[in-house]
Amino acid sequence: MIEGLKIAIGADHAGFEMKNALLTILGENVKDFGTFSKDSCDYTDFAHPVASAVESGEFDYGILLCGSANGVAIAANKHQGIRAALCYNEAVTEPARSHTDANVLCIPSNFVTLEQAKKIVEIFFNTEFEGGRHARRVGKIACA
Ligand SMILES: O=C(CO)[C@H](O)[C@H](O)[C@H](O)COP(=O)(O)O
Repeated sequence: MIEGLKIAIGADHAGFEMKNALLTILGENVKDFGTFSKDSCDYTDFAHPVASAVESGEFDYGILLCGSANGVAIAANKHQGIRAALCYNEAVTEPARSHTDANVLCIPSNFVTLEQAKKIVEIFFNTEFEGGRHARRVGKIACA
């Protein structure tokens, strides 16, 4: 399912190692927006470029990581057309895609294992948006 998709990924220092580990399973059409070291940094500096890359249509989906994933999700959701979902287990990830058509996956690196994160990524990219009543609701998300 990931094949053929253009994915933008980014993380702060808390998500740096998990981001790098996930890159190994994401294939070739992934652009790493950083961070590129474990040095302390600001999640906004990675969340906004990744969200912009999806917002512009240059990339199909984004993946963002920080310690809790709250910061990256809040920042990404400031962008028009971005539906960033905080996914902390497999059960909550499926409806993030099937019900809310999330286009940015936010993973809390301090609260999930790498194995859980890999499963979350797998579910996110293998779940289709169901449309129907969910499309009506997604259509009502934008407030401007
Ligand atoms: O979770 C985060 C923001 O939602 C960040 O990744 C940081 O982990 C968190 O803000 C703590 O920052 P610190 O500088 O690592 O103490």
